[in-house]
Amino acid sequence: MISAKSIAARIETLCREIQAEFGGTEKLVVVGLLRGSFIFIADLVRELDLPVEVDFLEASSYGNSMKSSREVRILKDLRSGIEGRDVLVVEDIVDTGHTLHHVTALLRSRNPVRLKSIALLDKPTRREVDFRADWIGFEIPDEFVVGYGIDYAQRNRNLPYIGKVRFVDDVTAT
Ligand SMILES: O=P(O)(O)OC[C@H]1O[C@H](OP(=O)(O)OP(=O)(O)O)[C@H](O)[C@@H]1O
Ligand code: HPA
Repeated sequence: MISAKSIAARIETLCREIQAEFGGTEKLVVVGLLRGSFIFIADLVRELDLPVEVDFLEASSYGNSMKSSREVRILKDLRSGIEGRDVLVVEDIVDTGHTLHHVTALLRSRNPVRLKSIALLDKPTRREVDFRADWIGFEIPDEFVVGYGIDYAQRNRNLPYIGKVRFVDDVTAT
């Protein structure tokens, strides 16, 4: 669905926009939501010409299913406090919106100065709660996707591109 080359080009553009927003900040805390964002955050921070601190928070709501449980579980919290800091939350995909809605509300309650979010992919037609990331890489249709960090039942995270799942039983992606 989206090639590795298109992703890299889009990340360059997004980073210029993020730099314009956060230029001058002393040290931006870039928070990756595990596990799906691990490849996106790695490419993003290497392209960002800003002083950054990298931290991770693990949230899960899908388990091994294709359906959101709508219950976001925090499996691992941040190491550092974010009070008084500028924070960028990095997510792989916004689907129903439950995960980022829940996580950004939690982080906002810790009183950061600025809290922004970026998602590589957005499926706006699937939204169940009102949430929009500040930056989005690509809007995609209602297809279950894998690759570039995103899994189905813990498979296919290591594909260098975004593919859609063709068969549920035989998890292959195009
Ligand atoms: O907008 P939503 O409907 O909440 O869906 C988006 C979330 O679902 C996936 O996480 P998952 O729970 O599968 O965990 P993972 O990141 O470890 O794969 C994905 O990585 C997002 O975090
Ligand atoms: O399309 C998807 N693929 C994998 N995980 C997901 N979590 C929400 N949407 C998706």
